[in-house]
Amino acid sequence: MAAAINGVFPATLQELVKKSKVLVVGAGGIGCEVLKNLVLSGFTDIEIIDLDTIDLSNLNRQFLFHREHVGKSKARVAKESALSFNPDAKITAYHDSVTSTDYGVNFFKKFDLVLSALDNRAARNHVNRMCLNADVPLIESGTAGYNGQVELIKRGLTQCYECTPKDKQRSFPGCTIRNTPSEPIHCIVWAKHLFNQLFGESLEDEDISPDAADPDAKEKDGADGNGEPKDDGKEKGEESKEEKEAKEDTANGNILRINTRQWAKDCNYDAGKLFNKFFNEDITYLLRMSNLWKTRKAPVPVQWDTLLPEGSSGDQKDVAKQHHKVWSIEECAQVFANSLKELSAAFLKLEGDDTLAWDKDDQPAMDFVAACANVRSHIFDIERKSRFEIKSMAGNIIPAIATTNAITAGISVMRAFKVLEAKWEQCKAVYARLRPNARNYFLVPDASLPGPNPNCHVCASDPAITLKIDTKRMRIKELRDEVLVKTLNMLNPDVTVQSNGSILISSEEGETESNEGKLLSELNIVDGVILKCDDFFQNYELSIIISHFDAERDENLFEVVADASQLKPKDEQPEVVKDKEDEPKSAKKRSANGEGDSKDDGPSTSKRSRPTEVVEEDDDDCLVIEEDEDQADVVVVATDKLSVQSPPKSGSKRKPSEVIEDEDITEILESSDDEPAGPTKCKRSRLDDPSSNPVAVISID
Ligand SMILES: Nc1ncnc2c1ncn2[C@@H]1O[C@H](COP(=O)(O)OP(=O)(O)OP(=O)(O)O)[C@@H](O)[C@H]1O
Ligand SMILES: [Zn+2]
Repeated sequence: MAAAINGVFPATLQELVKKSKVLVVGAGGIGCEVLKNLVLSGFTDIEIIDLDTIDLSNLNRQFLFHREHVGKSKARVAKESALSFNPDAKITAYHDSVTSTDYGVNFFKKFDLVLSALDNRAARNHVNRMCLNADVPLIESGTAGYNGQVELIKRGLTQCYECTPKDKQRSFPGCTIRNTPSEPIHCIVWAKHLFNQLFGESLEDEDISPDAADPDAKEKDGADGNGEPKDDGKEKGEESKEEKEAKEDTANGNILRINTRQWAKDCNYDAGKLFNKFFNEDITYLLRMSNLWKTRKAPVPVQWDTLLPEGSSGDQKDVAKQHHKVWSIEECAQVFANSLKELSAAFLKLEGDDTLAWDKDDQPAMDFVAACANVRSHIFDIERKSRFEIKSMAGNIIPAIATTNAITAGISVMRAFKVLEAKWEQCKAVYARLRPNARNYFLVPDASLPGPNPNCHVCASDPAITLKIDTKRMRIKELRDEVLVKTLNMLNPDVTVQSNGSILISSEEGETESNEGKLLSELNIVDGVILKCDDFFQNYELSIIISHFDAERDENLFEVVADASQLKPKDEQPEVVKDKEDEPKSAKKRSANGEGDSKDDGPSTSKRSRPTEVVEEDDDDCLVIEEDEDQADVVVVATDKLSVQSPPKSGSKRKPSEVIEDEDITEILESSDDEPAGPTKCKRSRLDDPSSNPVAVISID
């Protein structure tokens, strides 16, 4: 099979492809496609890592998996299926988390290139840091519905994944939703899924019942690190027979879901019975998965009778109209009962297989989701929200689209070619979108290759952040768990106080245990103090400047100000710097293991084009911003403090020629500049002839 690519690529590229070693991180929707593309392009030395097992709901778009693979390791099955395209390829599969300490900087250094196809920010941040440390180019990709994006991250040359603060994430692993919510949005997503199970179009991915196959619920076993089956014949993290059975019960989920729907109907939509099932029995079941609660606060089931004892007034309909009030748990139960009544009546009137569609503007549907989300939040000790806030948060949960994944994975691998050829200028980020832009492009390359942000809290040479924190209410343990681990994605940090070198948090178990329960202020961590954090495994050092504030009662106790300059109005930020000569000499490069970087492809302080209107938030972390029809192309801007701005009226529009002058996707598809090559199967359209009004950059037939 590999021989079939002879002549397709120029000989030099083919040679580079053949001898390079690449790592694919994630074997899901994009990862499977990337792996297939790599193998079919002639890559023969590939490693792939994924922590998950195959779910029935993956099969509609992850084409390396089939029904008989459900419950098996994604990485291993992907490897086996991809080998059928080229049995001579050498593929190593790891069924493991890429954040495991088995995969340190030396592991990453083995590769010429890493392609990441992940679905969560924590893992992406980690891979970003490892690739920066190992100085291995990273091709980062993500999709959200019809939107996709691919970008190159290369130390000292481009922005890193963390150069721009990110907005809150919108997509969440299934087990977070079903088992371990920790934010209001997790409960809101769950509540929408519950609506669909009872009244809506029931989707396979939207199970709300406890997930018995949650990898976190399993005992950790030793890492074999090589993806080979363990002695017990069960690969690390792979499911036991019982787990598989439990999961199959769930996976054959239609039955379960239809039963739930049917059961609710058979109960005559009795509010008390339904409430107790979802908020008491299911939670009690979750509590039995004791591993989940070793490091998390356990949920506390609630009982209908204690909230709305029989005979209590159940018709305070006005509660639901209080959109800005955070309802009490009793009020939530009340709204639950009332909205259930209305929805079930509407549902029972439907004919045949018709279902209700959830709509945030439909009053009982929105009431139901707000009430259920808040009851679940209460159970998991998560902040409850007002109906108004929930409505704004309950925006679209974007479905994964196989075609977008395939296009995105295709671009990733085309970018891989350019990386191997060291044609960095041709590695600009690319955005896939549903509708063609003003120039009729579906695939839009970025105008420039933005250089590292010199204030980045990860890739700058002396990264620092300001931490606004209520030092009188925050404890050391929360500083470690909530700020350093959860928010800043460190794995096992050591923290010292800069002024006197005293150790506040140690990565050695037990060493600073006595500090954990203390408030920051008790240990003199007050306004102006600088903490030095060091995550040995990530080779990541960060200074944290403490800025005390008195948090209001329901306010978050901390806020990370990753890069204060990012928070300035966008118009004050520097323009795109295209000419390397203009790059600030002071811009810093991150060095792996403390070594300097002697390459001269220095950074710039560029930023991407200006947004006008936010159209959709990428559930894979990017924020796709749509330009005015006659403005510059799609850009991706992610910021903690997103302020959406109108584009400047004039002066900063890109000239059309800027978009198409150098490389773009079409060029990638085309044959080499100087070497003969065989035909490709891709359709091409020339972009350099504006009169031809190019249609799609790639036609998707
Ligand atoms: N820390 C990690 N280490 C290794 N693989 C990871 C890690 N985090 C996420 N992944 C994998 O990245 C892949 C992302 O793929 P994708 O977005 O298609 O997710 P999915 O779980 O297959 O689908 P969906 O989330 O839509 O149900 C998943 O297979 C997931 O297991
Ligand atoms: Zn950075």
